[in-house]
Amino acid sequence: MSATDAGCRVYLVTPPALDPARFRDTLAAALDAGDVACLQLRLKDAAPDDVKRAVELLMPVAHARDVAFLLNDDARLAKELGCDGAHLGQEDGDHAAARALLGEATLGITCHASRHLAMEAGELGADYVAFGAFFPTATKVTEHEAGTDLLEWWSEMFEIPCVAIGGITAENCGPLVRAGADFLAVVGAVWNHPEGPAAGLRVLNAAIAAA
Ligand SMILES: Cc1ncc(COP(=O)(O)OP(=O)(O)O)c(N)n1
Ligand SMILES: Cc1ncsc1CCOP(=O)(O)O
Ligand SMILES: [Mg+2]
Repeated sequence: MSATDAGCRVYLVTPPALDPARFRDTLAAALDAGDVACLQLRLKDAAPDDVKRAVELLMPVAHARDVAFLLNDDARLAKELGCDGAHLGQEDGDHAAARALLGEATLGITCHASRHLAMEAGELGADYVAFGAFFPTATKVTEHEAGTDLLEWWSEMFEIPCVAIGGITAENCGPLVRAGADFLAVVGAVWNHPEGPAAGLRVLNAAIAAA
């Protein structure tokens, strides 16, 4: 999951619900359509055995395409299953313990729209900080609204990459890229694109390149 030398890149998050055996081909076709730095498996409320099966089926698809594979919410399971890292929210356990457990693996932390949370995450060794939501989203109920000033401030002050999330599309992403986002994390822009995920990724890549 390399960031700044390649400019802003796509951070793809899985759809909220999926059947891994069926989704495998959908994922492969989407990843083959363009540039993705990282895939986050985000299956809220799935049982650990179901998450495990999804990791076993989907991580090889990502790795075959040089895409890092992160697990949402659970650093211990990420470590146990050999994922490239974990994404943790503010309610997802002890971040310092997760940092120690993950070792060299990637740790990303949700910081909502808070400079304070982002500096805390940076101090404890997060590999990236995530800000959002930048736009209204149908994927998750959100309580925080982030603005481009946060991305400008963070990228001027710190080397640690920042991720923008929340309602991001090809049409609205330009200001985020220009403000310094290292990654744009998306669900709907790819999986719900009217012309399909491959088209969704292609137009998002093109919009980032044009920003
Ligand atoms: C890249 C990225 N940023 C933020 C989130 C949100 O994480 P969290 O606040 O823990 O909420 P849930 O995803 O667990 O609903 C994320 N998953 N990925
Ligand atoms: C997981 C998450 N955290 C903040 S907004 C969001 C959902 C992002 O999905 P979309 O790209 O469809 O708005
Ligand atoms: Mg979480």
